[in-house]
Amino acid sequence: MPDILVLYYSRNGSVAQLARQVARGIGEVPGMNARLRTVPPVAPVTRVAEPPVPGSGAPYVERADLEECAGLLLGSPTRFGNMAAPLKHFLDGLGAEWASGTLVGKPAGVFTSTASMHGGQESTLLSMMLPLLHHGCVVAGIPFTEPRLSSTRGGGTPYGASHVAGPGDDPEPSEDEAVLARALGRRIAGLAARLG
Ligand SMILES: Cc1cc2nc3c(=O)[nH]c(=O)nc-3n(C[C@H](O)[C@H](O)[C@H](O)COP(=O)(O)O)c2cc1C
Repeated sequence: MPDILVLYYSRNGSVAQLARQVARGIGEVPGMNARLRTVPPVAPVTRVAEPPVPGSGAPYVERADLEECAGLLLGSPTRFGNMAAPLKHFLDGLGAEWASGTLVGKPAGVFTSTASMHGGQESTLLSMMLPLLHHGCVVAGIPFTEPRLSSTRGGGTPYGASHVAGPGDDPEPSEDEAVLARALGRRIAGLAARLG
């Protein structure tokens, strides 16, 4: 069964919750399966030994996940209007995959979470699209035929799925945010099924 890689970083759980909704959407496409993976944190001393397997949640991503996936989604918290360093650090190590065209032609989407409503969701989503374009992915967002895109009072953008966690950093997505995250997962999986 073809897998769609859902690769995310989350420190406080909001992006992890969105990843689960995206994965549900992927599972709604017949024959498609979500493969949830994360990246290790980075530290000022970057060669800190991390356990090979995270204590909880999704396993760390491996190169094979990129080769084997039929499509992928990247998720990150917004950090000063940009993706978080751990995801960027992982992406910066993909020179070999770029050179060999591992991701060329694979559909891809993005998702994020912010504390504030206008805290840079779109800029973060766009920042995650740039490396995907360099890798030759077919980048897709959420079309306005999804009615909640026009009615959401929180997250959810045409550039990708999102969540507004608020000042208390509530990780639980609203109904609109969850529905739109599932729609994005369905869309990327549906495109992968059609592109074969
Ligand atoms: C260093 C840092 C920078 C941040 N920058 C922003 C920002 O630019 N805009 C914003 O709304 N929230 C910002 N936040 C808040 C996070 O994006 C928000 O809490 C997010 O929901 C965390 O996702 P997570 O629970 O998956 O870790 C920042 C948080 C940190 C720690």
